[in-house]
Amino acid sequence: MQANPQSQRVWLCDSSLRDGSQGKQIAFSVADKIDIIRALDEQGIPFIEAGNPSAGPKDVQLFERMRSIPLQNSRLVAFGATRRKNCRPQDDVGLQALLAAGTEYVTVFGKSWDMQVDQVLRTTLEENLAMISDTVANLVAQGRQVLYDAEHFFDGYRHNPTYAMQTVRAARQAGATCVILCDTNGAALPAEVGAVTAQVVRQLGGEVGIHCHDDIGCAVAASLAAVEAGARHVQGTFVGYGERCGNANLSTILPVLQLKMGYSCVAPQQLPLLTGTARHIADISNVILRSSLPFVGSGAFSHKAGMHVDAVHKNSQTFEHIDPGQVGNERHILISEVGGKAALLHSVKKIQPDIKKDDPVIEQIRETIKKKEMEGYQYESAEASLKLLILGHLKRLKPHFKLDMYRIMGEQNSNIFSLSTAIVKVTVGDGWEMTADEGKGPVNALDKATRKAVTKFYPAIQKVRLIDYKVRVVDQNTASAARVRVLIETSDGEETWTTVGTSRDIIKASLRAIVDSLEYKLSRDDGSL
Ligand SMILES: CC(=O)SCCNC(=O)CCNC(=O)[C@H](O)C(C)(C)COP(=O)(O)OP(=O)(O)OC[C@H]1O[C@@H](n2cnc3c(N)ncnc32)[C@H](O)[C@@H]1OP(=O)(O)O
Ligand SMILES: CC(=O)C(=O)O
Repeated sequence: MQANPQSQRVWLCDSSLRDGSQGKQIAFSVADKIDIIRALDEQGIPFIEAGNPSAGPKDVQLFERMRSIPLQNSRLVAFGATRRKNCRPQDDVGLQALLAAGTEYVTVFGKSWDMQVDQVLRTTLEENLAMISDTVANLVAQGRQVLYDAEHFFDGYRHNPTYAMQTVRAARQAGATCVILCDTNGAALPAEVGAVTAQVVRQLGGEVGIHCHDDIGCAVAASLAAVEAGARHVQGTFVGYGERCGNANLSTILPVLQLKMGYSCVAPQQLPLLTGTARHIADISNVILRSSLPFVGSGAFSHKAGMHVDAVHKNSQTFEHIDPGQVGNERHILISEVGGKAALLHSVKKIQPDIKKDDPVIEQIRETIKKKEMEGYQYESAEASLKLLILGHLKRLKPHFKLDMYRIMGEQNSNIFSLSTAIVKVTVGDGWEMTADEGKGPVNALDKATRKAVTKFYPAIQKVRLIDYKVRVVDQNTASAARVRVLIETSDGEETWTTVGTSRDIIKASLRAIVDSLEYKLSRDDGSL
């Protein structure tokens, strides 16, 4: 693993499956881990710290399974600690488990901070140095490339720089391929990380890396400062999960290094995979990706304020630092009360491409949106409802059905799994259909009964499924009489769309969103949208 001075390669190491899984609410199955390894391999991440074989059978099984799964771009790294105190490496169960993982690369972490040696390991400073060198030497002797994680390096260096340097020298002299300086407590300032890294690069020589945590929100900045100071190996997790406040976010670091600082991390054709990889990893982790996440969040290239939207249409560089396509993301124009005609025009043109900005209907639609937003509607995330509203103003909406009546009955007991029943009457032209269905709660029952009734007239609705349901109180001051906004996400297996409904009655708000979701599907199918 040598840095190529011509292309200035920075080697990324993703630890989503090791340090990431130390994050709150993150738990991966072996299958999840394999799925994430495949995504990172496709993304071109050279090192994947996949697990800690001494932590339990799951990671042992993972490394076993991975022996028969070839990777194109990545190398798996097994992770573990230096040998225990007063123990020979060959007798240390953790080290034996690390070797048994069978990976060419291993990471071992050791203590750099004298206080930790004294109070956590409860041994002498000399024994800690021996633990580091024995461990690294033993692994090197067994043919492993060792990435040495110098735990708490920056805290250690602040308190006792001489000893901190002795620990990393011990690892280097024992044959470590790369010495990684860890800001384990995540509280070192970027300037300090840069200055200390520069000292280490100068005094230690060879490959130096960086591993930062985000406890003061500076993990990305500190990692970049370390690279500027000469580090050429950067550890982090792809969407920032990790112990406490998380690890340095590689989906930010990668494009900054490559697009802003001129380093090479992945092949140019792999960069546009970035957004898809981040979203895929978030999905598998069952965590919602923060929409404001740089580069990959759904809001990273979203424009809401009317003046910004107008300017972006004139020249995208006015409010976008890169073309979103470079990282596989896309621009979103959000329609809201702070939007102007330019923002709206963008949405109306999707339905009527020849419409002009000065067409009076644009102003009428804008007025309706403002009025609806006063009632609690919000169209930013409910594009399907917005399209129906626009279609109505363009006099092109042909309602496919009318919901005449509904009734809900709930079982009056305390069993939380009790069923609700909904009865719904729908008319289409001269025909009508009355249907009942049961569900886990009134909204579920209503959704099922409405879809069942509409399916009688439009069989395509059978494929439609509600996939997400969110309720937000709009005016909290009126307590249980508050107005609520319901957002529902629907899919027909090919497309996913979101609709909105509001009311003081949660059932009515839900029903409005459900009716819009079916109407949207039918309008798409008949070519109106
Ligand atoms: C900064 C980091 O993220 S480092 C990675 C931390 N990750 C984890 O801890 C997750 C995986 N860990 C585990 O599954 C368990 O801790 C195991 C299986 C490894 C060890 O379990 P146990 O034997 O029960 O030990 P336990 O977790 O209670 O205590 C940790 C031990 O590791 C020792 N230790 C801590 N750091 C190091 C180190 N760098 N090198 C060697 N030993 C260390 C501690 O001194 C303590 O030993 P002691 O009990 O003799 O005082
Ligand atoms: C090794 C590691 O994860 C840390 O020091 O933060």
